[in-house]
Amino acid sequence: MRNKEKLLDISHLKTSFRIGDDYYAAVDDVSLALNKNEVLGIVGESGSGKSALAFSIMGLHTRAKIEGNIQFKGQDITDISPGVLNKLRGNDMAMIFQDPLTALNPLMEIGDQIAETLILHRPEMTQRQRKDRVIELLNLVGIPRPEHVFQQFPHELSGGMRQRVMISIAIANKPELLIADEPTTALDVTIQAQILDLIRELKEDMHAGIILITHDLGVVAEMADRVAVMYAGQVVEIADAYTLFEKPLHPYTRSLLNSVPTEGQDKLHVIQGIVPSLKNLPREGCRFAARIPWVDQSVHEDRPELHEVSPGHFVRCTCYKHFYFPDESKEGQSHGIS
Ligand SMILES: Nc1ncnc2c1ncn2[C@@H]1O[C@H](COP(=O)(O)OP(=O)(O)OP(=O)(O)O)[C@@H](O)[C@H]1O
Repeated sequence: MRNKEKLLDISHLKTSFRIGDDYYAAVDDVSLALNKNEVLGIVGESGSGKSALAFSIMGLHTRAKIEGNIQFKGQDITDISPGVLNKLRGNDMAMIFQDPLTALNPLMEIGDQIAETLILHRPEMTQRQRKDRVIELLNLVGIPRPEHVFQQFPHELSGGMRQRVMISIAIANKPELLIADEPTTALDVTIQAQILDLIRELKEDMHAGIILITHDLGVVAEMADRVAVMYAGQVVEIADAYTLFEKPLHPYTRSLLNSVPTEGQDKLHVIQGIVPSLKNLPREGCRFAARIPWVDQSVHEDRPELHEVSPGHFVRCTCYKHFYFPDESKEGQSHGIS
């Protein structure tokens, strides 16, 4: 890594949503850091808190309770005025959302939507300069005939083209931090690869720090320098990408990796069950314990901590030392993972 300068430093972040009379944490005591020129992959099943984490960083939760600290270039952004946050957002930090159709304004021409962020953050630009920059951005994200697309509406473009437009808005002001939340989920495989290439180029060109949220382990393997695995609102394992894929330790990480088909493997291990709903998340002990019931319950920590098992490789709970995949022929169908 060329530049190890810390861009983002999240410590003990807790994001809670109100359900009925109580607050429930969707992100629960998460501490993470991101350097410049680094891609941090965040993986986990649906409901594990990935988007809630991303929205917390961007300050996009309007009604959530946010506790803990998010330092962006040394400044705590959980505690700044909406005006200052608005200046940062779209300028120093930007986000690419999962679904460009809901993120784009259906009634506004593409060119005007991209120009909007320039008007907001680069008011000194003349109209001519803005138009030139929009065309330049459309070119940069590989949109053919940018002059024509400038005047089109979102519904006139394909999903891949809309995602490129979203990316051009996100990078318009050369953000130092880019959060991409499932940026390719809605796209077919060829377009996916093109969008990922584009994100990789952005890292190279702008030396941005990128948080890439996905449930696609293939995408993470291809893109990420480091990977954090989230389960039930917590980081359960974090390591550099090579270590995470070669020496996964947490039972959840191992189960996730085992559910990916590999050449020559005739049987997949599939994690049974789902991440419980927010209200029903286990808050005591190891949150993954219920999904590996064949492992002796006494091996879980009462208050699972992240342990640094090798430099930069952290695993939550000591149960990983005792985890094994049940042998289906001996253990039958009653086990959680087969
Ligand atoms: N605004 C909200 N109010 C109440 N609960 C919420 C809110 N936003 C998210 N949640 C809940 O918080 C938990 C984490 O949701 P989140 O969207 O962060 O998960 P995720 O890992 O990003 O999932 P996905 O991959 O499906 O986007 C879920 O149980 C979700 O239902």
